[in-house]
Amino acid sequence: MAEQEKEATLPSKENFSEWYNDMLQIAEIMDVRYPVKGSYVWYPFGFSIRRNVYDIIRGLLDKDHQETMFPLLIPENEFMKEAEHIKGFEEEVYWVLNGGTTPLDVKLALRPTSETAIYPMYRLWVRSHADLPLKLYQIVNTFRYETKHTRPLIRLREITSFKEAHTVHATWDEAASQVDEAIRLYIEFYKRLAIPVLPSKRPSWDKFPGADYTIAVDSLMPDGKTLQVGTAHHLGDNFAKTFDIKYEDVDGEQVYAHQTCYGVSERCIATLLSTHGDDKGLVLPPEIAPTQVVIIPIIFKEPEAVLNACNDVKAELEAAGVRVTIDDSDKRPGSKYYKWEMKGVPLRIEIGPRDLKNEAAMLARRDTGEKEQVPLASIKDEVLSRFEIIQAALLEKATAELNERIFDCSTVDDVKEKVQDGIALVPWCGEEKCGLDLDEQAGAGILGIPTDMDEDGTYKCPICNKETRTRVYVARTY
Ligand SMILES: Nc1ncnc2c1ncn2[C@@H]1O[C@H](COS(=O)(=O)NC(=O)[C@@H](N)CS)[C@@H](O)[C@H]1O
Ligand SMILES: [Zn+2]
Repeated sequence: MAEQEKEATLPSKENFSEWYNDMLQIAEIMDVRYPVKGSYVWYPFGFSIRRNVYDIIRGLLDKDHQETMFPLLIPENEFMKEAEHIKGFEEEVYWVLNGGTTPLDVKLALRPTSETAIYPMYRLWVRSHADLPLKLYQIVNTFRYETKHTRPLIRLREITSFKEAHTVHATWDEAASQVDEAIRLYIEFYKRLAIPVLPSKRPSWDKFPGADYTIAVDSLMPDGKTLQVGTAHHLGDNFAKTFDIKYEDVDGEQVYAHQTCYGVSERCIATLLSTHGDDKGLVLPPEIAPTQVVIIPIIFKEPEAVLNACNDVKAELEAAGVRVTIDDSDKRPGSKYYKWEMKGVPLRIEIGPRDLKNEAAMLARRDTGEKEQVPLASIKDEVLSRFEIIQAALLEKATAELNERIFDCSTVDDVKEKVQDGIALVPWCGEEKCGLDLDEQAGAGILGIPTDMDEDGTYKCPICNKETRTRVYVARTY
């Protein structure tokens, strides 16, 4: 990529929206200049972060799922089969009408999500209870004609990194357990990105079209708005009845299957970069950093000896599986620090003549800026142990920031004030009308009922004053 002529500086992260847009370009994550609204281009550096992040979720899914790939194009007759599902997507689905100059006899939908591509095949594949549970996933691009404000990594018309899992089970309860398993997997996935997420059961008016219920995980973005970064849906036997997915049970009866589906998109990258980044640019957890260590030779005399030492350290770290580079360009050290800090490299090693004399090197952490001299003899262990320290520190910091921005609220005015800064925990009687009134009066909607919180109090719904034992997360959302 063309080196930045002059060192572009980021605005303060206080001005999150501007920081986010500039970060994507300066840190070479996404080029937003592609001439189709809602479609963006991965720079290779951004794409290497995506590869490392998706390797983690593949590793978690591959324990008991299999990866595959279904066609992008869905014939109209299949897409239009599940009424509620269409209702949910009819304003968002893209259609292909022609092949070359020939009008197609059957319109083809670009998958907005793949239930209607996959389930006609599941009907052919699922015959007996011995075929269950069936757990497949794919990581593909999907297309949604979003009419709300599009945003790179956050709200796309072409979702480039849509991981969707689709499972088939013998009973409703087994599918319900799979939904819980999916949420546990997402919480673990985000923990590996050092991102704390809040699991909650979406209110009925906000569940996935065609689902019995939806559980989502939300993260908190620096501007106090939440981002839905994963969802898991219990589909009941709704789609099985529509697509005739049945299995022969042990008694030889034909039984409709029960299903789930659960997905994440490149929003996982959006929350990763936004949560940990700072005014100098990216701060990457070591496990997903394309470059984990950059070695900067400090050369003003004895260049040979310094460069030899740098190459020795690089070789030792590479042998330990560390992704390491030496920046021996002729730039001045300051502009090297700027570049690699912008790219979020977790650790910087500085080696100069004085270090050689002390048989030591300077180690600088990107997340805290802390610098420490360490003996060259133990540099590998010093680096590896700091990876774990950095990972824990990033998660601890993000978790503390989240927890201090969840506010117990009992009145609408309270909610209105607190959602400017984060998430309100609000009593709710369960009536949809109260939920929608709250949204209107407080300018923030019900995210859902926390699934990891034991409630033992009684409260009053702030709208109708009815007694209730339920509290919900309320927040401004992307
Ligand atoms: N326009 C979009 N841009 C980026 N990510 C999106 C967009 N729409 C949805 N997502 C992400 O994709 C996840 C799954 O999408 S979904 O509609 O909730 N669920 C499904 O499509 C189900 N078939 C499970 S894969 C959402 O939780 C959200 O994180
Ligand atoms: Zn109420």
